[in-house]
Amino acid sequence: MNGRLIIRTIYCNFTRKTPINHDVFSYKPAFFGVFANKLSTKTETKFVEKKHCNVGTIGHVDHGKTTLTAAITKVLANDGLAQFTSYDEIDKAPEEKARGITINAAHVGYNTKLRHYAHTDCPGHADYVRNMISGASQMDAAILVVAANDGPMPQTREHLLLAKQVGIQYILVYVNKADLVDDELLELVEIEMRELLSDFGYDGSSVPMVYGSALKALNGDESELGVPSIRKLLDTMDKYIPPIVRDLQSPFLMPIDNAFTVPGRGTVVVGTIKRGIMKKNDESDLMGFGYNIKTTLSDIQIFKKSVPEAVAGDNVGVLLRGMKIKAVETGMLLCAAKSFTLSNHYKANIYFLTRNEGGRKKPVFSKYSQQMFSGTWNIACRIDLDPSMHMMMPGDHGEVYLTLLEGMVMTQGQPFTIRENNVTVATGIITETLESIDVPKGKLGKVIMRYN
Ligand SMILES: Nc1nc2c(ncn2[C@@H]2O[C@H](COP(=O)(O)OP(=O)(O)OP(=O)(O)O)[C@@H](O)[C@H]2O)c(=O)[nH]1
Ligand SMILES: [Mg+2]
Repeated sequence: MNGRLIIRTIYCNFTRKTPINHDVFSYKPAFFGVFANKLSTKTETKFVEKKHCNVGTIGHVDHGKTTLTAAITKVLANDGLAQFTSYDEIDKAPEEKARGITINAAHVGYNTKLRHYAHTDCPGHADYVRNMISGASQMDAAILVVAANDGPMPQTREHLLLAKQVGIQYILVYVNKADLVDDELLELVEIEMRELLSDFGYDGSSVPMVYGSALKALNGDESELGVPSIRKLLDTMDKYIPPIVRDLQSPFLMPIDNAFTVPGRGTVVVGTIKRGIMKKNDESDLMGFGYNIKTTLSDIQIFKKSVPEAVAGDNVGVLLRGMKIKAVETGMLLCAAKSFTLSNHYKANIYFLTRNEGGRKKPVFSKYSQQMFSGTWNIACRIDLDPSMHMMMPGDHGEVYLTLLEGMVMTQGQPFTIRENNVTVATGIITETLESIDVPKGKLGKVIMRYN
């Protein structure tokens, strides 16, 4: 317990130094929901509410995310509001079964009396953080699962940091495995979690916390920690997450999560629309990894049904005219024609995590090359320090130049993380888009910077 308390103190420090995240992809503040109509007349910006909400489970490995997901569907199935999806159907890949862990993010849908939820169950294992990022980038709100017998662990923290980065505004905590501990420990876990949430920029004092045992609930146990804890969680989700208000005015934008070929028809890309409205036959650009491919939206499908248009928040499959499957990569953006430009060169504000925060031990010098993660994509990236700086120590923050292996779409305020050997070592935001820079023979080490 002492170790955890020490780490917590260090994290308090970390928040103060971390640059504020302004996620360009994040949704409008909650109060917009209430005043949407009034504001729309004044600002001529239209916001439309939907009773659909994208949620999911995040948190440290083995803390019970998949068990909770299965339990939610089971409890609601008994009320006729969902189809029961068993634990084995969620973790269905042979490797997941063999290792007893989640590797791929899995999707289930369910209804409460008030809403329809699309739920993404994310992996907790450190090796599959990129699948977690991709899953979390679709969520409006996340259920952070923490096992009461463990308390917050490394991926509890990392997932919170990443949740903030991908723009999740609302977090609820399900303190799982409450069957294994006494009340005193539960209280301690709650205190630790509230402090951790505040450290990462959430309002720790008001985040709802539900205690329970997902396993008991899945087994149909009607005692307080069993089925009633799931009902309480769902009730809390309905009440705590305000109606999700989406930007329907800006040109549409959708990060690609997946792509497949429909024989005889062509390439279909899958994702959640972040903003705007896409209409059948719209001209659009598929952008990223150095490519800007012009295409047309031949067909749009929601839950396998063709629709004339789809709006921000919808999870869609889009048939792209004349597109080869080989040209599509997860993380590319499908956007309204000519709404963005590609660049591989950016100015950014960065913070290097300290050793105690899971970061590096050693300082960073110019030409530092690692994998960069933003939204649903990742790419090799070189970091060059401001010419006035010789090096940056873990714990330092400052302005840097980023050079990506290929051109991507990034905008001012867009957050990113840098990972080294599967560990998040830095976090930052884009401050300026610069003119693309030549990467000779695809080797970042050979880039000649203009500023030195
Ligand atoms: N005692 C107890 N065990 C639980 C509870 N919930 C889950 N478990 C067990 O904890 C183990 C891990 O559960 P999972 O649901 O696979 O955990 P996870 O968070 O999805 O794990 P990853 O997806 O691999 O990160 C399993 O053996 C579960 O049966 C609980 O409430 N009480
Ligand atoms: Mg799991």
